[in-house]
Amino acid sequence: MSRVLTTAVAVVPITHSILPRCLRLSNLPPSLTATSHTRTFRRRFFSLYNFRAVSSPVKAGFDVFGDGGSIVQDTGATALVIAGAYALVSTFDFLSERNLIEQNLSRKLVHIISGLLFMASWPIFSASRWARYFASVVPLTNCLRLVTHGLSLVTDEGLIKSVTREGKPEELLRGPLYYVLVLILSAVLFWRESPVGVVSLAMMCGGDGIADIVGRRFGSTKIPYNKQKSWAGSLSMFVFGFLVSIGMLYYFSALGYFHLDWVSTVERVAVVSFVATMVESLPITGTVDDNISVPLVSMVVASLAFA
Ligand SMILES: Nc1ccn([C@@H]2O[C@H](COP(=O)(O)OP(=O)(O)OP(=O)(O)O)[C@@H](O)[C@H]2O)c(=O)n1
Ligand SMILES: C/C(=C\CO)CCC[C@H](C)CCC[C@H](C)CCCC(C)C
Repeated sequence: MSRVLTTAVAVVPITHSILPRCLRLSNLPPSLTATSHTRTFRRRFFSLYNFRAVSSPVKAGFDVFGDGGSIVQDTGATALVIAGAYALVSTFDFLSERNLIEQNLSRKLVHIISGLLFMASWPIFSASRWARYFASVVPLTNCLRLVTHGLSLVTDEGLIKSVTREGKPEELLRGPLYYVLVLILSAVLFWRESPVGVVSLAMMCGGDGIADIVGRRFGSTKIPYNKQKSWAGSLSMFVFGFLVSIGMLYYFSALGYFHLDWVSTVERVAVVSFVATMVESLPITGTVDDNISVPLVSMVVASLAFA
């Protein structure tokens, strides 16, 4: 059984036992899990960047879990990505504070960029079965930040201005909070060994984010069943969500995390993108936030499509 599959199967029982059978990585077809050649590729990739494919506790930076991981690497990666998140939000705060970028565009660019960069950072974490939990500390930290600021326990005008629509603290407790909770769910449930989480986040971050930007600017022709949404917005969500999904799948595939048959993958991603776009176009935003409906529907459809 490949090392990835071994790790996945050994992943913390709480994750493995609550997953429905079709979602469990150990049930993914062999074509979707790393094989020996990809382990070699990954070892070469990480040796290129001086990330060691570890073999012993002393060299591993304290392989405390005994699974080839490195608590030093995972702790460092977590700190680095947390710093990156803070820098990203501060950058857009700087731009929106000085009216160099309008507030809603700032919010949507943070929506698009932060989740995709978070996902792109996953390979810098170790091979440990606990790495996904270290990575999840990043959105969890931001979750706590959003809650404390959303409840006005702490005030940070920069955060509020860069990620809210109208500058009200309580807005942080809706879209942005759901967003970071989905990042945690995807990292813990799917991590970098399954295309399901990758496609779901690509649709939430890339697809849903671009729909707002394009729809507000070019969405004059509204959708018959939802006058708040437009054909331009939905079409851009389908196309950009599809492209970002394929791009992120290629990224993880090239790093050896999974092996995809690209003809069927393009078809499957197109189906996920279409269904997610249809759901996003429905007049349900008042009931279910897009940051919940889009990723959850994508997870279900992608699990069926890739299973
Ligand atoms: N398919 C879509 C999606 C969005 N829009 C445009 O973008 C605006 C905001 O879209 P929405 O998805 O409602 O974004 P918000 O809910 O405001 O933002 P968030 O998802 O971050 O909460 C809509 O009023 C509309 O003008 C569009 O034209 N077509
Ligand atoms: C405005 C948002 C959603 C509303 O639709 C996005 C809110 C984003 C959070 C405030 C910050 C999230 C940061 C990520 C968890 C980590 C990004 C790390 C990367 C290296 C920048």
